[in-house]
Amino acid sequence: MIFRWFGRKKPEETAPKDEAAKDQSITLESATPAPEPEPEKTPEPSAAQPAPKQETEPVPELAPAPPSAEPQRPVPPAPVAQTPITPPPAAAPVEPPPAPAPMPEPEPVPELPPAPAPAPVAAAAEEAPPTKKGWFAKLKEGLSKSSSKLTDGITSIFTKRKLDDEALEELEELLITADLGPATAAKVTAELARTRFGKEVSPEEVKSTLAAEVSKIVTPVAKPLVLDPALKPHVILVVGVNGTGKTTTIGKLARQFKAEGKSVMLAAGDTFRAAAVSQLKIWGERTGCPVVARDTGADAAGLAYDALERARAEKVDVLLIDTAGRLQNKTGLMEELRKIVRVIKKLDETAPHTTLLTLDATTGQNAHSQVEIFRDMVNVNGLILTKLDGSARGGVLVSLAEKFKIPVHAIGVGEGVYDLRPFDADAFAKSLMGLSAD
Ligand SMILES: Nc1nc2c(ncn2[C@@H]2O[C@H](COP(=O)(O)OP(=O)(O)OP(=O)(O)O)[C@@H](O)[C@H]2O)c(=O)[nH]1
Repeated sequence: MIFRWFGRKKPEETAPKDEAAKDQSITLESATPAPEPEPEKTPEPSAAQPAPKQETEPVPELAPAPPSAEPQRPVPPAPVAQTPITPPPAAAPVEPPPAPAPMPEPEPVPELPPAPAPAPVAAAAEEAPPTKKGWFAKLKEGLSKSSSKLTDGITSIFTKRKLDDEALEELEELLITADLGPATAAKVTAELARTRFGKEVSPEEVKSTLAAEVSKIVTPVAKPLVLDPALKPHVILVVGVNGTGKTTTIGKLARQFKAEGKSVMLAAGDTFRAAAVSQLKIWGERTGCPVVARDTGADAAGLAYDALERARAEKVDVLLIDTAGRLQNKTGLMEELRKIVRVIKKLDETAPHTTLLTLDATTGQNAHSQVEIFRDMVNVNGLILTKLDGSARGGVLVSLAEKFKIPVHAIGVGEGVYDLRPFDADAFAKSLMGLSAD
């Protein structure tokens, strides 16, 4: 109930966005180009130039109060100086207070809506950090739509049946429809055939064998996002189709980095939509991170440059740059993203140090074309699969791992600030097959 309240969707934004994400591979080439904002004159900024109109949100003291009479949770102790993304520290399973709902989009007003009465807690403590056991339960529950499709199919194929060619064929088909992709499905069934062909196998045996195979495939990509402490800042460029969860993921990452004792700055590089800027500002408030933003229609590359310049001056540990993801105008998007990369390289030729692509797991195989598109535009070197909760197509992660071999740093299992977890290959494989943790 609390998570639902916390993650309340913005009716005017979320539905179209989700649809946009789902349709993207279709609309990519055919849709009429969206009107592009006239970029500001900032493409070639130099360190000597004063930054153009730049609005920086100072660290807010407090989160907006949730509209609830429930008591606020005190700030959980933050583990300091851990570099990889780690789950938050365990806490007593107390009912957490609800977090503030995302504000309705006041397009085109770029300002934050007035916050309700301030709450006596720090923003990052809005939700209870889940325990390790809680994480697995959440992942398993989140993947239940994906896993029930698979486990129901496996049960109907393998109840009192020998592993013959027909059964293998049915299994392969089932795995393909569960988004594991033909190559992965063939590989996994071949392995099962190698060890069990001609024998009577139970659905449980099939599930454990498949879980072990899936785990083998995804283990090489299960890599935590490691920050280089020598970089001030480590620049993370977050790219992806609209609605895939870029801004939300930035908010979640910001919370994690802050909890690790890092200083974090956010840059609202999706200057195309006022709603995107205000959404990032809300995350900045909630996580206590300054947000570098400009008015709608401003030049995104210029903004990224300013943000990096400021992050360097302030010796910030991590700079997370949000970007636009409107694929209706692929050429415009490509130019904008490349320009951002080009311009920030003027300050640090090794930046961006991480280019993260967010993929909405509910889009299934469309995620493949998104990887191809963004990999061609910018050098994507990390993936985050979002919305694995409630997706019936979580198997796509397996085929992505097999095909692209790009590290999957984390997965999104909800809209809450703690709902990003490091990608654990074994836990994922077991959850996908509906098996328990041990
Ligand atoms: N259930 C679920 N919802 C998520 C997750 N990540 C993001 N969302 C929701 O997905 C919707 C879109 O997320 P955004 O972060 O706005 O996506 P975006 O890519 O920044 O979209 P634009 O701002 O349009 O570019 C929001 O309603 C989020 O709350 C997740 O892991 N699980």
